[in-house]
Amino acid sequence: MSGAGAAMRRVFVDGERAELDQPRAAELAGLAARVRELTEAVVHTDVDAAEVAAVSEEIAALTRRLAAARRAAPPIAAPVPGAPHIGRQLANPVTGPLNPIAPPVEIHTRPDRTVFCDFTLTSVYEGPPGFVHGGVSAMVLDQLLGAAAHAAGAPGMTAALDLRYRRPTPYGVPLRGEAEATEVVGRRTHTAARIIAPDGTVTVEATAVFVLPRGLTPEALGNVE
Ligand SMILES: CCCCCCCC(=O)SCCNC(=O)CCNC(=O)[C@H](O)C(C)(C)COP(=O)(O)OP(=O)(O)OC[C@H]1O[C@@H](n2cnc3c(N)ncnc32)[C@H](O)[C@@H]1OP(=O)(O)O
Repeated sequence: MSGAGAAMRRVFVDGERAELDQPRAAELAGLAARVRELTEAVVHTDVDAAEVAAVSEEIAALTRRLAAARRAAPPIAAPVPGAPHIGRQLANPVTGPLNPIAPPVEIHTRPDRTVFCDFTLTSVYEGPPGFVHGGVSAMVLDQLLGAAAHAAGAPGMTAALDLRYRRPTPYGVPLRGEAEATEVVGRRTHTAARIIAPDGTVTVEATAVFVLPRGLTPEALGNVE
């Protein structure tokens, strides 16, 4: 089995990672939300130098308090029967409520196995002035495309990701992401996705190929009927 396949098995099947119950996950999600606010404040602050130095000291002290009990690796959520393990990664950088760098994006699956998300990116994700960084759009789309592969019953790791940036993606407004699997061939799943601005303009289109790591079954990734 590949390194990635073995690692997924250790985490999702063998229970190597700490599992958080819902109340604990909610506590830590609240902490991450405060840190997102802090990140926004840091990016936009115009307080004077003495205040910057004082706040830096306080933040360093807070970091030391949190690091006083440190896990070796990010924890995951307890398994939910019938749900994909991918959703258990509470520190995922796109969807993870525990990860302050995640917007976070919440992905939903429709009965027809297509997926979508409604999300707003703040100016923290700015690339070209006034618009979202292309790498951030790629990150969101990669996750959404991966969720589409899962939803189709044919999950895997991103083997190829192709992006077409049609129009700049605005931040600070509600965006819609949509994705679906288009073809499943053996361990390979072909997928397509797009980001849509509030006026209906498709700003980014993406296609991706997901490959199930050798030696893993879709069931081992915990998803599908
Ligand atoms: C399950 C939760 C994952 C969701 C996470 C969100 C998305 C991610 O961030 S994943 C992280 C980024 N991706 C990676 O790190 C992947 C790194 N790559 C790898 O580990 C391997 O190349 C891996 C697992 C994708 C494929 O390895 P391996 O199983 O040895 O491939 P291999 O046997 O050569 O090929 C299998 C099939 O895939 C196809 N394939 C492999 N790579 C590609 C590619 N880049 N493009 C198109 N097809 C490909 C092959 O042609 C072959 O097809 P067929 O069976 O029809 O001949």
